Amino acid sequence: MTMLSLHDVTVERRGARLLAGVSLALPKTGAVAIVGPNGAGKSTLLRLLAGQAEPSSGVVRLGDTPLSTLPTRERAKTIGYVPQHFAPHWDLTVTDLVRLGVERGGGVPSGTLDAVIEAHDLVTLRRRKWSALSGGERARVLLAMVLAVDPPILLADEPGASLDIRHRLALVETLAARGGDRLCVVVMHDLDLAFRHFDRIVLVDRGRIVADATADALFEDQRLDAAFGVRFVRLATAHGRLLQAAGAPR
Ligand SMILES: Nc1ncnc2c1ncn2[C@@H]1O[C@H](COP(=O)(O)OP(=O)(O)OP(=O)(O)O)[C@@H](O)[C@H]1O
Repeated sequence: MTMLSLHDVTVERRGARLLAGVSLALPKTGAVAIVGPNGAGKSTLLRLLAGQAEPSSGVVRLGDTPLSTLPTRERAKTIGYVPQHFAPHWDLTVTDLVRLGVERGGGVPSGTLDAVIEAHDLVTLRRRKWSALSGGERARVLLAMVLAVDPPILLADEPGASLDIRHRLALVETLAARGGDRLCVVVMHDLDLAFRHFDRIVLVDRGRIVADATADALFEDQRLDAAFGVRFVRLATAHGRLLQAAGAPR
């Protein structure tokens, strides 16, 4: 059953076409990675799915309901969105920010505040203010704020970008596992992690979805090389498959 969908969506801003006639159907469960080069339109696509941006034409639906007609509170309960850039209005502590996440989400907290803080490895930071956190620590707090209410849909825009390797791996594993019983859509630049952990890969290039397939099917697909403008050497290792960018496409 389709949970969240885009129907022939175009986005234009200041005369530029950011997305051109994009359609996408996302089921109730699954882990989906959105990949593509810089400026391809990935964040724009995710913002549309989150109801944070309006299409110039076309429609975004949650089930059968156009997302634009859904009350904000209802949308916040259903869709957790982790943006690429975020700055709180006030310089709150980690505990207060996670509490804010629970209140904003309006849903049932996934545990006590303490449990959420512990689950996200934030115990030592709980009294620290936002301004005193590193980029990676902020990213972890942001995710905790959104996951504090355990939404059925999670949309995350490059949540692992500023994380060290241990936290990034843990995060990607957590997000991919969410796809087992929820919908989890993640914009990712780390192709190896995307192909290793996600069921489905959506490849965006110049405002269009140019491929949408299982990780297995897309791994060998030359459209990857074309979109990124490189020639990938495909390596099979004991821990999964790796893509090594080896130069210009042939
Ligand atoms: N408000 C806007 N007005 C004009 N152009 C915009 C606006 N917002 C984004 N763009 C442009 O739209 C294109 C798509 O942007 P988007 O942020 O969706 O790309 P992306 O694939 O997420 O890129 P990245 O990997 O660099 O984060 C970019 O060329 C960007 O400069």
